[in-house]
Amino acid sequence: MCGRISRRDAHRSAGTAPQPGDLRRSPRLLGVHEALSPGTGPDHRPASGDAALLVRGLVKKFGDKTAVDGLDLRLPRGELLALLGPNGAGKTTTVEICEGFTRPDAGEVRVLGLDPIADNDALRTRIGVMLQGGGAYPGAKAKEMLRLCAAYSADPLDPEWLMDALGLTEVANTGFRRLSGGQQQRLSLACALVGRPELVFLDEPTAGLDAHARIMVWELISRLRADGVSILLTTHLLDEAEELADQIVIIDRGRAVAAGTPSDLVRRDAERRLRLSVSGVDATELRNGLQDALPAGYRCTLSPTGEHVVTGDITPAVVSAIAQFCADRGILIDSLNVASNSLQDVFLSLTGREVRA
Ligand SMILES: Nc1ncnc2c1ncn2[C@@H]1O[C@H](COP(=O)(O)OP(=O)(O)OP(=O)(O)O)[C@@H](O)[C@H]1O
Repeated sequence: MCGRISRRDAHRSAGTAPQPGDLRRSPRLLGVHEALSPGTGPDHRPASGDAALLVRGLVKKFGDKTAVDGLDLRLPRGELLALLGPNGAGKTTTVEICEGFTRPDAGEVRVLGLDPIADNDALRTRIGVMLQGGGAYPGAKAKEMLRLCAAYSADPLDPEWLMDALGLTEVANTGFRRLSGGQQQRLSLACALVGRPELVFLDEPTAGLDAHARIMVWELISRLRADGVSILLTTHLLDEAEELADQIVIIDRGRAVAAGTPSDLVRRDAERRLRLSVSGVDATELRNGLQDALPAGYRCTLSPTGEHVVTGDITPAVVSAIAQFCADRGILIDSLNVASNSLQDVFLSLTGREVRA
């Protein structure tokens, strides 16, 4: 990933304020800082050490349901914080409060040092929000919609460059409602970014995208991140969080259950796991049999996907004993694999639930 560069440095090295349109003549991954750095507009960055987003003791209730239950978050300037959580964990509610769309019941939220509701006017041009359903312009053509969004900014990105970066050039003249779900999703992302925001809220930005489109979006998010834009992202994709995030907060039932860098989270539980897949046997019976046969200190559990997962000190002797146990009972092993903890394992052990597939 490219090193950080300040706006001032980027301008000085270019000799003049860079023009996003120049990027159309540049290799795809070069000139990123210049393309995404704001031009000559006022620099709103507070003193170093200030967070782009601070959330303290956030609570939001819907009737009897507590959607967010005392959540604390801190997003340092220029970093990407990923909120990971199972369905209904409170991710979208948290993001909507930070965007100023929903009023919290308790707690404090500071977005670029301001209150997202009271200071909404001041924040509008400084933050990027992905609106669903085309926002205010559902009837407009894709390029018109992006130009309308760009018109709110004193120094927008070149809409044509952005459409190209997100693979939307071919549908520039197509109405929003006629775009595919994935194209609408990418256009919403383009609208959130075209004003060169300092802080972007991305609520599941790649949900429903195919692999190719997802990579395009990841690439653009990495460019933003490298340019010093602060990003709060929610996702149910563990690989997305692992790939993009500086910090991950895992939330469940409205509370943070773990936080750290992707590697910190995986290191929380350094033990190895053996995963065993078999077919044509009673899974619970096999689990109980393996548990009885394993020495003290080992645990055999059934994962939600039907795998047998053995935790403990996984030595060659243990692997061999498990294979022999199956062979003695005429059980054919479909797959047997030993690996260190993954983010998926951490997520499962903390929330007891799979993230949405
Ligand atoms: N307007 C609302 N009225 C009532 N309940 C709501 C409302 N919005 C959210 N909830 C409830 O609050 C809880 C948190 O919802 P939220 O959408 O924030 O979760 P999420 O983590 O974004 O879930 P998902 O990954 O499924 O989008 C859920 O139980 C949801 O049903």
